Amino acid sequence: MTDLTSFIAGLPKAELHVHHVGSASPRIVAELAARHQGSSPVPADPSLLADYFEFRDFAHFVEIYLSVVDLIRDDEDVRLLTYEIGRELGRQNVRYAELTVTPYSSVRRGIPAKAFCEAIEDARQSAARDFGVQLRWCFDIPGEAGLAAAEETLRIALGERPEGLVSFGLGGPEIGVPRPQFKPYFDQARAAGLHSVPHAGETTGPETIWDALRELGAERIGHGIAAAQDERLMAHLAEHAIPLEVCPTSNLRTRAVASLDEHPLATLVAAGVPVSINSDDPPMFGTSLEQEYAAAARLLNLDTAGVADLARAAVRHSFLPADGRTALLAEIDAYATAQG
Ligand SMILES: O=c1[nH]cnc2c1ncn2[C@@H]1O[C@H](CO)[C@@H](O)[C@H]1O
Repeated sequence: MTDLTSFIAGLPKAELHVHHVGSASPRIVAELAARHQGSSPVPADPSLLADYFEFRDFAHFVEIYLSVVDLIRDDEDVRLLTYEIGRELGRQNVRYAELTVTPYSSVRRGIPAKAFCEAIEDARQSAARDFGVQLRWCFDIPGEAGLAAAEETLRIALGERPEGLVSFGLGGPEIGVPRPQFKPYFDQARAAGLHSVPHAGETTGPETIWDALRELGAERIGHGIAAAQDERLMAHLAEHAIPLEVCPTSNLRTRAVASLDEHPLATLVAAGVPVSINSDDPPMFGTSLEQEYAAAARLLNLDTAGVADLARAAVRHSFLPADGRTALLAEIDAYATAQG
């Protein structure tokens, strides 16, 4: 019987909650920082990034996150970043990933929407060809930028409509950023066939998740860990099969939870809430999807069969068409059987 770490490494996986800029590797971040001759607070020495990616609280995390966004100045940076993310996902045997991309933040920094979308699409096709990784996009509104960002994100999503775009989200801080104001934008995105996947219940309580469900038509919830504080909400999520995209180490590193042992993942699973396991911003949190699977296995006391079920859940919660899901589920079954 293979040990859990190597089982997870070889297991075909899907990732549903992982951010574009948040996935920039230390090498790429340092390379981009070096291009800007010290005009950025971001260290150009990869070995200094671990200290730079220490967050006092969520607001500080967003501040650091945006300092990395500032490094992405043109569509070549976007192409490089996205292709290298595909390489890293392929290295971890991630076959399919829905990457959360924030076009507003780059367009506002001078990259034309058309060039931005062409760059991510080029990289998506190259990653499929070179690494066997299927990438899809969630375009999210950076919540701290408010309705102007919502307007622009919707305009880009519907105006450019890159082939890989499958969903529409809302990221950034929740405190001071009530969800209901974004209803008109989510209504239009959903009417255009995009799936609704806002963040909610990461840094605020269950009421933000209720808002995301009732006002934004959420089909999945980014994080959603605050649901564990509301039995009725957990029962609702279980009954209506509304999955949470859980990112354990992210919640620890942004101080959303005090320690991994206090993470509510086990409470959510015990209540029958559908969950997938994700890395969110892996290099910034010093983690990887593989390490998140290992953390979930520890929190849920899973063996290899249980870990294979985590991968199956992510596929089932994904926006892959039925044939794509069937194929990936079959790959997982074949792998789990072979490792028996
Ligand atoms: O864990 C997270 N929660 C919320 N937003 C996040 C997270 N990780 C990355 N972002 C990103 O932070 C930016 C804020 O402008 C957004 O681009 C959002 O996608």
